[in-house]
Amino acid sequence: MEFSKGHGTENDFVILPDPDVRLDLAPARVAALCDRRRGLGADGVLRVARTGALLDAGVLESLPDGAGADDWFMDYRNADGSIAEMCGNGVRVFAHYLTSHGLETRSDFVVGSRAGGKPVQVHTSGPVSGEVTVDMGVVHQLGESSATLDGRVYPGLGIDVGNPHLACVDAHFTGAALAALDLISPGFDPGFFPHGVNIEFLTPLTSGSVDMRVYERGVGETRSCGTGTVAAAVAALKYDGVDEGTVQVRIPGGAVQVRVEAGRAWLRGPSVLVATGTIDDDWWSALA
Ligand SMILES: N[C@@H](CCC[C@H](N)C(=O)O)C(=O)O
Repeated sequence: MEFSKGHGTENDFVILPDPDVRLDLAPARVAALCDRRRGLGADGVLRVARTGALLDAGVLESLPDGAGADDWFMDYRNADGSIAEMCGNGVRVFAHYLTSHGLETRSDFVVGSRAGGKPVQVHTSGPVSGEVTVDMGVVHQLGESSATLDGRVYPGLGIDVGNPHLACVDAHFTGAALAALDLISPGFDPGFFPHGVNIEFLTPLTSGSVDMRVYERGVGETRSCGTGTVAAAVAALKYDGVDEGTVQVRIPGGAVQVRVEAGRAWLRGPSVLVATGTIDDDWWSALA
């Protein structure tokens, strides 16, 4: 069973090409694969198949808005095996993988996700490094909520980028204060976020940039979260009293650019393909 490994600003993924949708991605299997001691290790899994093939196999129930049966679909799973609607870093890595492996010859195409079709523009696609912009679509502001961490309450803005986020801007944060945070299991209001939430902690905007850390639903702390950077950019702009602009979001794994305009967002950033290899069939089968 073939795999590739890649990351977008150090948010890392095992990529599983599965054109005929033969793989059973049971949560226990995904969790073992993503485990950094038992398996290959990753924040998530990206299954590569066409949308129509996933529909025929019963993995998807209906065509997502904005995606056709012939479009590639990023079937994303979190490291704990749960399914999430969308992954911004994942879409960049997915588009880079498709183009660098010759599965897609266009530089502008649509990647399907459970949050709808996401148009991508592949700026560069080498065997190792790529650069991709993702049209993340409409960003919905859900209102105010708060996170708790280490006995403190952090007010934040609920944001839906296809998946749920709580972006907490705090005037007391500097890059150094953020780096010193003990980011373990922040609390949130389950009434506000009944399906769980990804939580971002960030500085206010300074010269067009923010620093951010993230605790992801279904994973834990990651070194970057693409949808989280979009939520952070929207929250930082709102904190400054504006609703449009371009923000550089610095995360522990690097930096990305987010453009927010007319209620929509575009995410631009790097992708790195690290390895390809073979997963032992006996190991995989024994996990069922
Ligand atoms: N790392 C991703 C987001 C992955 C999904 C998230 N953990 C969730 O459960 O919603 C990104 O780059 O956006």
